[in-house]
Amino acid sequence: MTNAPDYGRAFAAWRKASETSWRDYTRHDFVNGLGDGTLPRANFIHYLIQDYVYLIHYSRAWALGVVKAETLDEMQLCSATVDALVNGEMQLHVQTCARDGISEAQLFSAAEEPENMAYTRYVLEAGFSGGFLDLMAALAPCVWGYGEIGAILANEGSSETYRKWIDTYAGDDYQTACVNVGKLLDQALIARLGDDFENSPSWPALCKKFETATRLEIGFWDMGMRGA
Ligand SMILES: Cc1ncc(C[n+]2csc(CCO)c2C)c(N)n1
Repeated sequence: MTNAPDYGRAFAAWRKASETSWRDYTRHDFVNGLGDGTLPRANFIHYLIQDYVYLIHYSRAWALGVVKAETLDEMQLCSATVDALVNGEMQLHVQTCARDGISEAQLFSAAEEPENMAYTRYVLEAGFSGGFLDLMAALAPCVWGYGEIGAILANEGSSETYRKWIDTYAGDDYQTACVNVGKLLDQALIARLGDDFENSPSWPALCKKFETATRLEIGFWDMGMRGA
């Protein structure tokens, strides 16, 4: 059993507040199938195509973070994340899918599955109708969950089949990004809710957004298991 990673106070508190959902997300059958190589390639490709569409809207939500930010540090993290997603992570999906004969045009025009749509539109809505913290609580399970999953699979994974995917998230660059998001969110919470932010009246609503986004991650894996 791998211990929880150390991504800061907000991560530890939100993770604990949604413990069962968090475990179902990070220990999902789809994740286990990546680790032991039993996930069928067709399911992986279906997931990657959907994930390309997911990343488009997820990037828009980080761009909304630039709008909702209240400090330059916050604007820098959000704008750097948009850049990393649009010019980095999405290209990785394009390359992997190209090896299976799927073009970028096909990716861009893929029909969006309901589970996918529900997740990103929920995150965007959390940002539109709320403040920076509401948006961040909905964005965070994606960032930290894949960090924890990468660490779990690097420790416990038994197959080389999906090694490149695992290494992306288990690697130092991505783990450092998770820590940096954690530091900024701790700062953002302290600045707005005070040092004792876990006891602020605003805290339960933030926990709820974090858990809802976590449940939507589970739905995304369920979609991946179901296949095209
Ligand atoms: C459904 C879904 N959830 C999470 C991720 C992981 N992810 C998306 S963007 C990004 C970088 C965050 O700053 C990471 C790790 C994914 N690809 N698809």
